[in-house]
Amino acid sequence: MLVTALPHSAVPTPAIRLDHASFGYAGRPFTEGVNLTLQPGEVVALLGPNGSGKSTLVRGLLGLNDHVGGTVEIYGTPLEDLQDRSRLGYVPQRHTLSASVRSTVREVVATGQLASRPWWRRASADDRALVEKAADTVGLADRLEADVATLSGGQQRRVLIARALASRPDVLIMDEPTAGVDAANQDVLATVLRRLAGLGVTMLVVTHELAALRGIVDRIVEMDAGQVSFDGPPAQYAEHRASVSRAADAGLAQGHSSIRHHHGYDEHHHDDGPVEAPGLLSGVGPMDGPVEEQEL
Ligand SMILES: Nc1ncnc2c1ncn2[C@@H]1O[C@H](COP(=O)(O)OP(=O)(O)OP(=O)(O)O)[C@@H](O)[C@H]1O
Repeated sequence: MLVTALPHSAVPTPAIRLDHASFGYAGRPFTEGVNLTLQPGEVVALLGPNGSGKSTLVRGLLGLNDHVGGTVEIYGTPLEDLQDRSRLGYVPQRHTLSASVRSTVREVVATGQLASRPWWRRASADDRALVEKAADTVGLADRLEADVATLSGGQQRRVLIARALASRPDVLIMDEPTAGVDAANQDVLATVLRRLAGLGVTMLVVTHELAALRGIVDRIVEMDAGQVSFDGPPAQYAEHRASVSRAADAGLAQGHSSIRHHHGYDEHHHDDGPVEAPGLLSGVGPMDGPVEEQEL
């Protein structure tokens, strides 16, 4: 029987594909040999101890530090050939908007479109509608004319997510979107991320607060000392952490405390968040607190 090959278009082009990719600073790699593929619509959490290279990786994807080696493709286009960087929406780490910036939510969200619009072109009706839609998606439709300085930290994070959405990105990259906000506002942010996931938005989310994203992420990628140390479904991550802990305990019992130190698990903390523990995926976390839906 003649077996008809699937048409080429039936194989989805990955949203992000890294093949032995290295990123670093001043031409020297810090994250090395990273293999990572995000399919369209996937939500991937990027975890790892402080200094393990998470920000170096995502900022490298955005062209904000050096791509030192290997292949990096965004929807099949090599990073270096990417004409339109606004295809990657970015919500930077620990950013709240300065009180000295006297701008409305509408104005800040609209700045997300500047990179993809020629400087001489004014915002079209479509552009303006997209700003309103982005604000609505993050639950701030009724705050469009509010001064951003009057908003809470969690609301300001949502303004920055809306700003990233306003350029119709193919992929949303977020660096610790829930860090430094209280549990109730983490829940509101998680609701926003869940909504985006439901809309099919591809997301790469750097986080120390996996519990806040429970049920949202499809896959977990863990970095350790500049390399990927785990890549798999959330259900397998707890077992991975448990085995790392067992190895560390065995090392300690033999007087090799360096094993635990090497894995960095005991330093796997963050100023703003809870320590991640092996049982975390099923354990008590910020998601167990009340959800302030009314803030949306
Ligand atoms: N601009 C820079 N120039 C040189 N080295 C840098 C620069 N930014 C970060 N690094 C170094 O890169 C390494 C990885 O840092 P990175 O910020 O990627 O870690 P991280 O996993 O995101 O940590 P955290 O969870 O604390 O944000 C660190 O040793 C850091 O000092």
